[in-house]
Amino acid sequence: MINKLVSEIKKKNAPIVVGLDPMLNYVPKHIQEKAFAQHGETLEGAAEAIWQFNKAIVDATYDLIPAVKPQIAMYEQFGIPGLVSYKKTIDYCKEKGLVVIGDIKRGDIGSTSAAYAVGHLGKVQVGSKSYAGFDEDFATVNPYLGSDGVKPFIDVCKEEKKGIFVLVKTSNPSSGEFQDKEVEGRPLYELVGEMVSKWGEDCMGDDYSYVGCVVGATYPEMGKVLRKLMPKTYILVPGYGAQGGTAKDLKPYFNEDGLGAIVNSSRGIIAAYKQDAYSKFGEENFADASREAVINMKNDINSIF
Ligand SMILES: O=c1ccn([C@@H]2O[C@H](COP(=O)(O)O)[C@@H](O)[C@H]2O)c(=O)[nH]1
Repeated sequence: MINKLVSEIKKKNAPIVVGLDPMLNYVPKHIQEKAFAQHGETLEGAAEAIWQFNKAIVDATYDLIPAVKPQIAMYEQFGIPGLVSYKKTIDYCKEKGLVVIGDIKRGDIGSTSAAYAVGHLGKVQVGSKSYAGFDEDFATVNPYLGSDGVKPFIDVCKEEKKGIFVLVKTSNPSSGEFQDKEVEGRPLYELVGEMVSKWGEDCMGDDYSYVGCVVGATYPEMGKVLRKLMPKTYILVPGYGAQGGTAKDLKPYFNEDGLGAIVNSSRGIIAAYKQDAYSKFGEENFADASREAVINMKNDINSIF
């Protein structure tokens, strides 16, 4: 799957990923009203509304982008109906040829991680049959429990030819509370980066490992250090746009070949119609606003090369 991700990035000339993080208040009134007319103001109604919202955005942007990153929390808040919309979104994006990065941030003791890995990336055995549960192409993994919490994901990736992005340095303001602490004279995120690089050594695609990492766009100096430390590791870069990360900060996240990183924007794309810059589209044409926001993001990121 890392080879598909890289080849789609090259084909579309777009090292970007659209984050499908649908809050109900981003969903235009006309979509909410239709969903509530069918299902009432219920969890089912909300889940239908976010699914229709996602579908319209995917239809308007899929030809421009290599990948999407649905954030599972946004679906889980609507309980089981929300998770059904998460799954519908994954399946639809795959039908459209997109690589799907499930932002699930899982990681636990080994046996529990194994179940997460099977549920999201692998297949679960039921008697003589096996079933893919959510079936994302990549998942994000929290490495805080150490190797035995991460290895089950890698094992499933090997079997299924999928991939993971392991949190190394996150984009949020307080990420330094733990991640920047010095351990043996070096910041913890560097040690985690080295581990990720090591885990990825025997997980190589053509040019990059399918064990990738997450480094926030909001910490460019650290991105530069980590890029050098882990040259074969693909970096998923959240924090562009709504969190303040800018294109000019992002060059050091890429290798000389212009590859090695993929930049996420969620609110900046899916809620573009709410921004002044895209107000000409109006709420009815929210998906066209998202398309223009994708084009602008792509040009912005490509301007650094
Ligand atoms: O370090 C991290 C890891 C993950 N995220 C996730 O990415 C998106 C960002 O959304 P924006 O609207 O573009 O800010 C969201 O799903 C986060 O959970 C992150 O921001 N930082």
